[in-house]
Amino acid sequence: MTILDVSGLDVSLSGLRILQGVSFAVAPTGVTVLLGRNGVGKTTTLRAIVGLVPGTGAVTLAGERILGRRTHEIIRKGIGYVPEDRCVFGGLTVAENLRLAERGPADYDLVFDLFPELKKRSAQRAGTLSGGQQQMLALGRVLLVTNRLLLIDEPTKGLAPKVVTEVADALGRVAERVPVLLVEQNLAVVRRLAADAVVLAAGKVAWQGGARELLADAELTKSLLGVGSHG
Ligand SMILES: Nc1ncnc2c1ncn2[C@@H]1O[C@H](COP(=O)(O)OP(=O)(O)OP(=O)(O)O)[C@@H](O)[C@H]1O
Repeated sequence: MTILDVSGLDVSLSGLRILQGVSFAVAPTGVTVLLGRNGVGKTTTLRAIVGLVPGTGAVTLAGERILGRRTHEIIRKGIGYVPEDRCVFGGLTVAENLRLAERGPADYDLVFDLFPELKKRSAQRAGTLSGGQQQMLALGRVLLVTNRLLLIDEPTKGLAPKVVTEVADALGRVAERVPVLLVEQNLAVVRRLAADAVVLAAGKVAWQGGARELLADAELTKSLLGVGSHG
């Protein structure tokens, strides 16, 4: 059983074929990681799933076709998207950022239980939060409402090592509740969180299987990602 199926996904941008028949599935629990060198199309894959860039092929959420629908419709079907730049409203407070994310009943207890810092900093302007705190806010926003799947793009990018650990802890707890398709370059975080891995290369799926299996094979990891799995 899967929660998301991507089949033969093609995306062209500015006349370039960025995704070339990408096919993979996301398990209904835990973390599936989407890996690949810079520029292979990881972000584009997430953006196509939520309809922010046009694509052809098929994408289904719990069996229902979503490709070709408008972004707000796709989001309402239960996909929470946390883009790479986090997109918090810097001029608004933490509480206001959360309120904007409300869509039906909002589970503030869950969000403040996972991220007590957000409660403490409710009145603080989001633009003055640290990078890690902004990431917690971006995660808090998608957890406020019931989602069937989260798409999270490079949540640890640019964060200090200690904060990377905090965000990874938070993601681990998040993934106990809702399946996650995660783009993540930090292999220590991948090793810790991901059960399944999908590796893109030049707009195609180059490898898929167990994340542990991939990371245990230093040569394979190096050939696919250009980095050592222990580095
Ligand atoms: N709007 C666009 N117009 C033209 N090319 C684009 C556009 N958006 C992305 N691209 C190109 O598509 C390719 C894939 O980009 P994408 O951001 O999906 O890669 P990525 O795997 O997420 O990379 P990174 O790990 O560096 O974030 C890149 O070559 C990028 O330059």
